[in-house]
Amino acid sequence: MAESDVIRTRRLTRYFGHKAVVEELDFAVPRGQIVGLLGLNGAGKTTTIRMLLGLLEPTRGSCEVLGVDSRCLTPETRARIGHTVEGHFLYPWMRVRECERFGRETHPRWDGGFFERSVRRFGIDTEAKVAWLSRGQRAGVSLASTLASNPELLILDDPALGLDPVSRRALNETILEFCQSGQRSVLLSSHLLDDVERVADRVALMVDGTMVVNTTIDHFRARIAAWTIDAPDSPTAAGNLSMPVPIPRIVNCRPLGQRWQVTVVDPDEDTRAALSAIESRAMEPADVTFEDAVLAYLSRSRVYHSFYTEDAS
Ligand SMILES: Nc1ncnc2c1ncn2[C@@H]1O[C@H](COP(=O)(O)OP(=O)(O)OP(=O)(O)O)[C@@H](O)[C@H]1O
Repeated sequence: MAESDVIRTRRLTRYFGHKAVVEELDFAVPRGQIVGLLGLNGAGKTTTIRMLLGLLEPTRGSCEVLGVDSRCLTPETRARIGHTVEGHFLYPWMRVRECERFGRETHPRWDGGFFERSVRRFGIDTEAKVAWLSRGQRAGVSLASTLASNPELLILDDPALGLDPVSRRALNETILEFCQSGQRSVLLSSHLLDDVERVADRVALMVDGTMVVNTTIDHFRARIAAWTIDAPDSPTAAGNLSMPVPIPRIVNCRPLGQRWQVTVVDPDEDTRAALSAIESRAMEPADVTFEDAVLAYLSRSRVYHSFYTEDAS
């Protein structure tokens, strides 16, 4: 584990029955970085997070958090990790301001100012009782409590679930304020690609229990290219565009109206030669957004694994 890594997994594997849900996962979260963990439902994100937090035993391999094996996290190390995996327990009879006082009394490094700014962003009345709050507002108080306890590492599993757009913005702003010093790190599992693009430094993309991308957001975006192709095959026909030769480095080929869109990673001369061998009346470069790039991977027909660069900066 590099000294600068706050999370490091080594060949981390978890089976449920005969099924490998997380397989040979080698990945790291560098200190001071926000890493967006993306993947389809069932990709293995929560299972990975539960192993990191020592809530689930790996079948094989290992993981370390803040330099300690997750199977033997001490209360002292746990106090340095904030997480929302199983929700933050809130007493329903407390008023929000009493939650703040309770946090101050039970957490030695409590930051009351941070708590108050965060709940204000979520538009929560500090005189309200927890029992009166909506689910989204409770999530806001829970997040404010987790972050105000001043952890070095924050692990958030789908924190935006059920939040309205204004609360989602509050969530993003709260995470960014939390990371302002550059010393804190976040692993943020989410399905909201816009939000991840907005707040994260890096993207880690899981497909079927393996990590297929682990790099910076800018690097990820820069290396994906796409073309639309006006080809003889009708895009409405079932199946893929028939290709005279395999296209090296392709991640996705899908119909787009009356055309096809082909997405590749790190296109080279061989890629271009293969594309030009398609009997096409017109082939044009297409803009690729972060969302396009992620979706190309998640709905891919083939995966080119070159993004898996542990030490890419
Ligand atoms: N306790 C369990 N017993 C059996 N199978 C499980 C268990 N926990 C998770 N799984 C299976 O492991 C797979 C991965 O689940 P996991 O919750 O890690 O996915 P995820 O990427 O977090 O998905 P989502 O985005 O829907 O939250 C799923 O197929 C799930 O059904």
